[in-house]
Amino acid sequence: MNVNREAGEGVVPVPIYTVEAQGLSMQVSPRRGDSLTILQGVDFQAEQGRMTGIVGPSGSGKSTLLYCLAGLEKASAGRVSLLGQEITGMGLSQLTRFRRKHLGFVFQSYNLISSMTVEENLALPFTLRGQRLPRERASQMLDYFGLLPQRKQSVTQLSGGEQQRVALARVLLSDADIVFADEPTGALDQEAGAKVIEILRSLVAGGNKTVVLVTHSSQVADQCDRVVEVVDGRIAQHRPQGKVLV
Ligand SMILES: Nc1ncnc2c1ncn2[C@@H]1O[C@H](COP(=O)(O)OP(=O)(O)OP(=O)(O)O)[C@@H](O)[C@H]1O
Repeated sequence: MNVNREAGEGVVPVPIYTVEAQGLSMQVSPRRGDSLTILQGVDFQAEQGRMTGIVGPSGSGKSTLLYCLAGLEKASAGRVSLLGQEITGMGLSQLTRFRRKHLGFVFQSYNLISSMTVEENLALPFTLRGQRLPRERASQMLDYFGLLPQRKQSVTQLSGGEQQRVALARVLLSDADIVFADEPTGALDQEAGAKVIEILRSLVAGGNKTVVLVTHSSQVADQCDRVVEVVDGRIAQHRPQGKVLV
């Protein structure tokens, strides 16, 4: 959130939209001659310093929307801009570089490399950028997440909640500007899920980061600053604070 100081008008907050999409559509052909429309003309915005939730019935297109916004899937039509840069026109290598530099992902499947240790998984975003893992910050992060004793263990030896915390620690450590999360609490018990949301909330509280997440959980939606509902591939409604309709 920026502030605009105009004479006589006091301080007017100006939202910075770090995620913007216009007219996103997605058609796939599951079988030859068949066409399935997953998204239809979706306009979407997410603001810096805010956590935006995407909710809706199963199969409504939430994950597809998230993947298109994150540049992991290419929409059939429409435009996506992240941090003011249009990613829809980027070539694959430019998009990959952009993703590595600016984006973080937290998926239900944890997105960890199972053949690697906890520490090696943390180092991955740095290795991909040609950098070294900042060891002291990594240790502090692992300590914060209660994972220091497991740092040399393979991630396959950890519980679901611990793996999700490794994925979160990696995103926080990599200092991503925008974090996309698909059902980040889906596989966790209530306590572990609450901790994950607390961490994502603390991330946006600094004001510079943006979180966009997909969730089925009304408790998680209530923790979002804004909630967007997707029904049958279209935006059905936007709700600030998960409560009031606009
Ligand atoms: N590549 C694909 N080919 C065929 N069908 C697909 C493809 N991707 C998604 N779908 C279908 O599109 C619909 C929307 O999928 P999506 O995963 O975006 O929904 P969702 O709202 O996230 O669902 P859920 O809440 O159950 O995870 C589903 O019916 C899914 O089976």
